[in-house]
Order: sequence, then structure tokens, then C-alpha cells
Amino acid sequence: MSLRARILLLVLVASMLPVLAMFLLLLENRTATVVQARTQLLVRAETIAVELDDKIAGTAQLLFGLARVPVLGGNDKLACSAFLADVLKEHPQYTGILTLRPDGNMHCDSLRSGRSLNVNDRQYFQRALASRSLIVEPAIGRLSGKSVLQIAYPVLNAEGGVNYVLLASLDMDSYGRTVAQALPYPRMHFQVWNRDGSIIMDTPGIGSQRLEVEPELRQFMLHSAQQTLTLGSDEQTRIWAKAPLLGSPNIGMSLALSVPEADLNAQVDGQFKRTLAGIVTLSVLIFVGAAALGEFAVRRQTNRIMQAISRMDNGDYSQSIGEPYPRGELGQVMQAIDRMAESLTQQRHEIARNTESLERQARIDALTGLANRHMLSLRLDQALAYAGHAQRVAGVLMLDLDRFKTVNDSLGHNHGDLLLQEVAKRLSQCIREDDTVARLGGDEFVVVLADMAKLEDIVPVAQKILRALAAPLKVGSQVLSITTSLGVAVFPRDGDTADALLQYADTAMYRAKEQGGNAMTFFSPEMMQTILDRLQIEAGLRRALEHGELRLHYQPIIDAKTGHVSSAEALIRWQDPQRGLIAPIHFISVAEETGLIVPIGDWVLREACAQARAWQSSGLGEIPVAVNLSALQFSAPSLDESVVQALRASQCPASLLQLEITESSIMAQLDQALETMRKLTAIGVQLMIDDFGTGYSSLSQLKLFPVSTLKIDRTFVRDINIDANDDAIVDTIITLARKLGLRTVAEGVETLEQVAFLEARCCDKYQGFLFARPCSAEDFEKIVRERNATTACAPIASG
Ligand SMILES: Nc1nc2c(ncn2[C@@H]2O[C@@H]3COP(=O)(O)O[C@H]4[C@@H](O)[C@H](n5cnc6c(=O)[nH]c(N)nc65)O[C@@H]4COP(=O)(O)O[C@H]3[C@H]2O)c(=O)[nH]1
Repeated sequence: MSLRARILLLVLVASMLPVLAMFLLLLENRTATVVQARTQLLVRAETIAVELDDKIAGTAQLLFGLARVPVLGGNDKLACSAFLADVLKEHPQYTGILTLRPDGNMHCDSLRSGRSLNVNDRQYFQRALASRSLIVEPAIGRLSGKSVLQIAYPVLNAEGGVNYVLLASLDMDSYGRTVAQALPYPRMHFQVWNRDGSIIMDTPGIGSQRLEVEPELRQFMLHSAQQTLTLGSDEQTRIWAKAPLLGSPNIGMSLALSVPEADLNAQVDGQFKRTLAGIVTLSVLIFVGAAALGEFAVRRQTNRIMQAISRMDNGDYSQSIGEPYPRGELGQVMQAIDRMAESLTQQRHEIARNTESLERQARIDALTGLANRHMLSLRLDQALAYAGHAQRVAGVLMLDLDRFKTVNDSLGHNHGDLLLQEVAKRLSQCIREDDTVARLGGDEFVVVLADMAKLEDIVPVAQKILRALAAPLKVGSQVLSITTSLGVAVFPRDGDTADALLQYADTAMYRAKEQGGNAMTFFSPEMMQTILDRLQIEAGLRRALEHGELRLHYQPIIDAKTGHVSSAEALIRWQDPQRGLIAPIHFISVAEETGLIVPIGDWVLREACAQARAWQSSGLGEIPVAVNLSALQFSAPSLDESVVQALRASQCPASLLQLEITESSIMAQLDQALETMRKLTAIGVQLMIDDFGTGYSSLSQLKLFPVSTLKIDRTFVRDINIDANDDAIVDTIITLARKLGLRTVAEGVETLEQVAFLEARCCDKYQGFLFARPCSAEDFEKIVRERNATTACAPIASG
């Protein structure tokens, strides 16, 4: 419902309620007035009756006075008539006044008619003679022929006999007309009833007709104690009121007033209708006034609010509703909206600022201020589009700092960051404005040379970059010399999409790294083969996982003191249906890059646990199996759950599982690694640091690692007795381990000389081809049975 409709409805209800109340009041008033009108009718009847009574009483007094006039009792008829004529002149309400002899003959009369008249037959005369008192009786005057009220007064002589009778005839017709003229309703009837039920006088008002005397009316007039009566139906209904003539009790007459109910009510109804019309007019005026007020005071203001909200809805917060604000809630709402608009405008500005900053962050690498991967992708797309259109060449240069990790680990991350910032600065100085330098993360940078004439033009720029980076740089208090491996892919020669060119440049960069770093390599079709091979390996690995083509080989680890096989290292193999048994070196890196190492690692864990448990069950003894954890596996938050599940599934005791973690994956995220290692040792498995000596952990850090064993990397063992440095390293590792209460396993033991060296330094365990190559579980079992049966330490050649 619209606001206008609501307001109108409200106003209507508000203005109708008083109308209704006043209507009810009027109705009540009308009812009271009708009752009052009936009462007034009765009062009027009583008043007329009293007046008539007064007239009769006055006549009695007049006659009483006349009785004392001697001329009226004398025989002089003429004098008597003249006297009465004079009296009549004074009292025109009588049709005549006369004297009657006791025999009934008229003696004299006020009319001086000279007629002879005998009233001996008249009842009033006989009654007057008999009663010797005043008699009042209606009759038709014999002299006047009019309806009269005969008032007879017997005048007594000294002896008490009737001397003569004085008769005054009260003119009822004239009296009736006089009364009728004063009646308030034209159709009102004025009747005088005799005690015998005859109507002495019936005077209809002007415009009214004589009425039928109904039995009900007769009953009411003669016998009822009621004073009013409603008679007839509908339009014919009349209200009757009666009043007895009480002044002369022997008269027995009564007076009736009747009026049509419609006439009686007409006045009241007229008043009622006029008042009602007045009230309705007033309420209409109130309604119109209130509606107009609502329109101006509410709707105009709400329109202002609606317009403001609509503007805000369309994103326009600049225009406020503004002053003048109306008083009260509407004004408060307007001010609140204006405040809200102002606050939203401020928020918008803030959001815009933040968005700009976020967009910048989304494009820019926070550490170096260079473009990030997202921005690089946009710029590279633009460069390729332009080069394609303008038939130009674009170069994508992928750079990776050689041994950056070593610098980072040894000098700390802060120095690593400073180094990267310096590199970024130098790279930016080597390129033109149209070119792009981006950092992908870590120490990986990409340079896009956007607009080159020919492929050869890329070479000097790349060389300039290598030279710029090779110049000694100061990081904190240190002066460092770093080298860079650089791979180049060229548009359109090598590829025409950003992704392909980045991948090719990356491949070329790895080739440069493989060649020892500090080199620039252009992508070549032959490298494409490497990429294809990797893709093939990835697809093959997925299939291998699904079809169960993975195998575990076990390499014995020999106890230096007893010569017995004390444990095994599980080493994965891929039994490819076409290519035969594939060594991990050919697929582990691909598995790590693609994340496949996680499901593969889980499989290895389950398989190794199952094997250790099987050997235990078969009576071979407690042969713990060491499993290699890749860096990705080690950093997975669910590693401990995977380990628990593998142990649980095979019912293998935790003590039969050893986990090998490379020193470098521990050092990559030291805090998290410590936490993970604590969780793993809590399960009960033993931890070993693999390839120890290559990860640059410090002594203080090593103390924190909850590990039981250090595995000396086979590159150091290989050069025992060849390179004095390696001798020293191996010597130091064993001494260090012993001091920290850790055991040592020497990896890649191939010669007895190496054994002698290690034995002299009390290395705990040996692992190498000299004792046994990794082999199947069955072969491993045989080796254990053979070897552990003997008591002396006797290295065996492994074929
Ligand atoms: N030259 C020489 N080599 C010896 C000698 N004794 C043992 N080896 C080789 O040294 C590697 C020892 O494993 P690693 O250092 O952990 O190095 C392993 C490990 O890093 C990785 N790898 C193997 N299996 C798994 C696995 O299940 N998971 C993970 N993440 N990595 C694995 O692949 C690497 C290579 O494994 P393999 O080819 O089996 O190579 C094995 C083993 O055959 C020796 O006397 N001379």
C-alpha cells in the first residue's frame, strides 16, 4: 500500500471516529428529544385543560357575581336582557347569557332575541334545579346553534328554593379555533371528550381532517390510566395525549391532543439531519485538511528521502538531502541518511584507495617492487601480441641465482632478501622501459625483452645481465659474488604463447644449471624432448600408481660391530611394462614437481610397514625399514596421520619404521620441521637425517632435531682416502654425532678402505654396494638369513 493511501486511510479513520461518536450522540439526543416532544405534548394538553378549567371557573365566578345583580332576578325583561347584553359585550367567549325561570322558560337573554324558549327538557337545567349547584354540560345552543358548554347556576331565593337559573353558554367552536391557532403542529387535533364518550369538540389544525374514533382511542380516553397513546401504523401513526378537566369534578370531561408521529418527529429529525450534515461536512473538511497536511508534511518529505535513497542506489552519494530538515522523526531520518551518505562516501574513497593498493600488490612483488607472476603474464601477453602484429621478436629470459639457497641458509633470510633486492635493482638497470622484469618467487626472475628486431639482439642483453649480476655485491657487511643460470626462449621461434615460452625458458635455464651454472642457454628443440619425456613420465607414474607397477627394493644396512643386517632402506622402483625396472632418479623429481610424490610416498609407507611386519611375523627378526620422505611429503600437514594409518593398516610396531628426512628439507622450514619431527617421534618412529653434510645445518640447530641417526652423504664417503677434505668432513660428522648421542650410517660404502676408515672412527653402520645392492624383499631375506647367521663382520660383495 502506498504511503499516500496509508495516510489517507489513517486520516479517514481518524476523522470518521468522531463522526461516528457524534452520530451516536445525536441518535441518543434524538431519542431523548422525541421523548421530550411527547412529554411536551402531554404538558400542552394539561395546560389547555387547565385553561379550560380556568374558563369554567371564571364563568362560575361571573355567574356568582351576576346572581347578586337585582335586575336579573326582577321582572323587567328588557332591563335584564340589556344588562346581560352589556355583560356579553365584556365577555365575547360566550354565545349568550340568559336567565331561566324554574319552569324552564327563558326570562331574559343577552342576545335580546325576544324569543320564547323553554329548556325544561335539558339535562343541565334539570340537574341544576335538582342539585341547586353549578352544572357544566356540553350542548348545542338552541339560540346560537353552536357547540357550547352550558354552565348553569341556580340562584336561590331566601327560602332556599330556586329563584331562577343563570345560564352562560361558553362558545366551544370559537374557543376551539383560538386554541387550534396556537397549536404548534398544523395537523394537530384538539378534542374535548365528554364522560359518556361523546366528543364535545374536535378541532383539527389547518390542513388536517376529522378523525375516526377508534375503539382503542375510546378505551384510552375513557378508561385508561395512561396519559399518552400511539395509534395507527406507518404514516398514519398518531400520538395522543389526554388531560382531564379537574377544576370541576362533576364535569367528567377530558381533553385530548393528537399529532401525527411524523410531524412530532419532523422537527427533531430535521434538527438531527442538519446537525449530522454539519458534522459530516466538518469531518470532510478535517479529512481534506489532514490529507493535504499529510501530503505536504509527510509525502513531500518522504519523497525527498526516496529520491536520496534512489540516488544512493544508483551509486550517487554526492548529493545530500540537505536542509531544511522537518522536525521530528522524518527530519531525524533525513539527517541519518545524510550522515550515512557521507560515511559511505568516505568508505568509498577508502575502498578505492585500498583497491588501488591491493591492485598494486596484486601486480607487484612486495620484496623487490618488480612485477609479480600475474603482472608478468599480462605484460608478456601484451609483448607477444605486439611482436606478432609488428613482426618483431620477443625474448623470455628465465634467471635463477646459483647456490642462492646456500647464501640464504648460511647468512639468514634477511641477507637473502637484501640480495634479491639488489639483484632486482641491477636487472631493472639492464633493460629498456618497454621491457619487463618480474620475480616469480624465491630467486627466480624473468625478463621479457618486448620489442627486438632479431633473435641475435637478445644475446648482448642477456650477457649484460649476467655481467651485471656477476659483479660483487654488498649485502650487509658481506661482499658476495654470485653467478646466475639463464635460460632463453624466443618468440616466435620457440613458441607463441606466454605459458609455453616461460616453460621453455625454464627448461633452458635448468640446462644451464646442469652445466654448472653461470651460463646462458637458449631453448632448443632437443630440450623439447626433455619436456615431453617429463610429461610422459608424469602420465606413466599416474598409471603406475593405478595399476600397481611400483615396487620396493630393500638395501641392507650393516651393523659395524656385528656385521649383521640391522635394518633396511626401502628404495622405490617402477616396473614399467615396456621399459622394465626404472630407477627413482628418473622419476622422483617429476613426482615431486607434479605432487604425485604424496600418494606415491603414502604407498611406500604402507608397503614398507607391511614388509617390516611380514619379516617380523616370518621370524626373520626385528628389521626396521627406513623410508625416504620427500620435501613435499615432509611439509604436508597430514604426514603424521599417513604414518599412523600405514602402521595401523599393517599392524607394524612403530619401532620398525624409520623415516629419512633430508637435511635440506629440514632447513627449508626449520620451525615447522621441528614441529613435524616432534609429532613423528611421538608416534614412536625413529628419524634419520639423510644426505647429512649437504644441508648446512649448524651445530646449535642439530641439537634441536629429535633424530636418532645421521646418514653421511655418499659423496663424502666416495672420496674417503682420495680427498682430504672429505676425510675431514666424514671424521667431523662421526665425532659430532657421537657427541650428540646420535648414531651414524655411512652411505655408498664400496671399498674395504672406506670401511677401514669408517671403522677407525667408530661409524655405527654401513650401507653400500660393498655389502649389498638394493634388492627384492625375498633376496633381502636371504641376505639377512645368511649374514645374520654368522658372528664375524664379513663384508660380502653384492654381485
Ligand atoms: N653409487 C652408489 N650408490 C649406492 C650405494 N649404495 C647405495 N646406493 C644408492 O644410493 C641411494 C640411496 O638412497 P638415497 O640417498 O636416499 O637416494 C634416493 C632417494 O633420494 C630417492 N628415493 C628412492 N626411493 C625413494 C622413495 O621411496 N621416496 C623418496 N622420496 N625418494 C626415494 O632416490 C634416490 C636414489 O635412489 P636409488 O637409485 O635407489 O639409490 C640409492 C642406492 O641404490 C653405493 O655403494 N654406491
